[in-house]
Amino acid sequence: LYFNVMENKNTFKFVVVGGGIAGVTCVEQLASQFPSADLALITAGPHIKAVTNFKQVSKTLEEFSVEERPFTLLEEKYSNLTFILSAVKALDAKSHCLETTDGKVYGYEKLCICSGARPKLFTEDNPYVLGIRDTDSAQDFQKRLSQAKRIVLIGNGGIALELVHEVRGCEVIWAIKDKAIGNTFFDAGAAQFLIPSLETPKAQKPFPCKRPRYTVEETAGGTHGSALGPDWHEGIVLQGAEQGHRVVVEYQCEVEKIFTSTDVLVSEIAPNLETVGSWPVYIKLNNDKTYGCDLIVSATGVVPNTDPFLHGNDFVLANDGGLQVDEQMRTSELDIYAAGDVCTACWKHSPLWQQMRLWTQARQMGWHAARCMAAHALSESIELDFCFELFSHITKFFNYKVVLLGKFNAQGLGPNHELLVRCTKGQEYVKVVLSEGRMVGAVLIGETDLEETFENLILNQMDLTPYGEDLLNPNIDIEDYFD
Ligand SMILES: Cc1cc2nc3c(=O)[nH]c(=O)nc-3n(C[C@H](O)[C@H](O)[C@H](O)COP(=O)(O)OP(=O)(O)OC[C@H]3O[C@@H](n4cnc5c(N)ncnc54)[C@H](O)[C@@H]3O)c2cc1C
Ligand SMILES: NC(=O)C1=CN([C@@H]2O[C@H](COP(=O)(O)OP(=O)(O)OC[C@H]3O[C@@H](n4cnc5c(N)ncnc54)[C@H](OP(=O)(O)O)[C@@H]3O)[C@@H](O)[C@H]2O)C=CC1
Repeated sequence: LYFNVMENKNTFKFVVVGGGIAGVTCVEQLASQFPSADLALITAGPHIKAVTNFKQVSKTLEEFSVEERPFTLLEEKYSNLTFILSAVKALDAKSHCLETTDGKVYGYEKLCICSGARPKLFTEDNPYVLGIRDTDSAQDFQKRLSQAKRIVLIGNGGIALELVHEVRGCEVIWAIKDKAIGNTFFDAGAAQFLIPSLETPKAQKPFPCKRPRYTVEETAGGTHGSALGPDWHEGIVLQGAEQGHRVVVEYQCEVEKIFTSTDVLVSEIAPNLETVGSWPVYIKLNNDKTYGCDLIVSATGVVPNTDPFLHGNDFVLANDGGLQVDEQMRTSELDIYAAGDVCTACWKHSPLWQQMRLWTQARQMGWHAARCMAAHALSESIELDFCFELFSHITKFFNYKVVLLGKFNAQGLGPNHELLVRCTKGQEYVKVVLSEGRMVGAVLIGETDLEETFENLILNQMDLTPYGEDLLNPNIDIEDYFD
């Protein structure tokens, strides 16, 4: 019914939904390309994410800082941009209209959905289980951690890797499904290299590494904040109720049941548990171990925020729940694009690229989506950007610089590959993935200075068979070798 009140709606040439990296990059690109067109950014929180100090480190590797800023800065910068502080609650793709939670209706000629994702908790509606996504949830975690003596961490990806390293003054029971830590980023060899760091206090790490900065100007409000990112924990003290740092890793297990000390079944579920009654919550793993703890962190991935857009429309969703997009960032609905964590890249990928829901990819997709929207508005066509040729990611785990290139974990290669590894304990771990003599991926941990050379070798697909294991010989200056 609301969408019939067409005459009362504001119509914009371009509307972007979401004030995270993808949405802000997209709307800024559109605003500068069409300085006299009417544009709107609709977002649920008063703060937006701005990319600053952007640096192209090599052909595909990029570094930048991210600042959380009030939206007014964007409005001041672009006079053609209207900022709408509200959440979208419905979309009618046929009539090209959106409705926000404050009951207003906006029309668009072209729309880009950049509504991000939210934590995919392994169990819903349990007050002791929390996920970390935005400034609010990080602060909630910090507050509850300050009273905690023991937490249980579920999940083996980026957030879990960061938390086991950052949390102090609280025992961490880290329960993972896999044989080795960090399965989304590393193989077992790299995990072995990093394991000693689990017990090393942060301050004693030998190689402090530089990393993109993330700053928060002031507390963000709203219930759907943007995702945190690089160094989100720098400004937050992740300190438990006690001193010291202890991590216990429970390998190859999953959660079987969660119960509180008042549950009548406690003694049946965990008959040998000595501490029944002294913890607010208990977690039973399928390796027959039960731990009492103060809270449980579910760092078990994300689920794209698509709900408000689906009802009554014909979006095709990918298996991971993301809006399917083609190489022009178009969804299956006419004039609707999507970018960042909310979308799933469903074009035929370059053999050396894969999607991961990361800050860098959110920026690249937001930028590419804007260029596609602009080109289509002018009836032009555009090619897939070069950044989608090769997967590349710079980050930091356990205070080591980590660079991931191409098929860094031999993803999708089957048995048809070979690995070369060089490892110096406490200093560096270098792994190269070769397929038919060509380099197709690499993991570089530590200050290896190999990223640019390896990126070139991956991009030019040179036959490296003649070099054999010399490729990682520390006595050969590989940079000069391939210069
Ligand atoms: C703790 C943590 C650490 C991370 N660390 C890293 C890292 O080190 N490196 C890295 O590359 N990536 C990291 N990531 C991932 C990275 O932050 C995300 O991939 C990226 O920020 C996604 O950007 P986005 O713009 O797609 O979504 P988001 O940043 O989630 O932004 C979504 C926006 O949409 C708005 N929104 C949502 N629903 C609606 C609605 N219905 N109506 C209106 N607006 C809406 C939200 O308010 C928000 O502004 C981390 C993520 C987390 C949670
Ligand atoms: N430095 C960086 O680059 C960082 C990046 N991020 C990004 O932020 C986002 C959120 O991070 P995060 O939540 O860690 O997500 P990730 O996708 O990185 O990792 C999720 C982990 O949880 C596991 N998992 C999924 N479901 C269950 C379950 N039911 N029980 C037990 N384990 C489960 C997954 O295993 P499996 O893979 O087998 O399903 C995987 O190990 C990701 O996109 C991540 O890439 C976050 C922090 C740092």
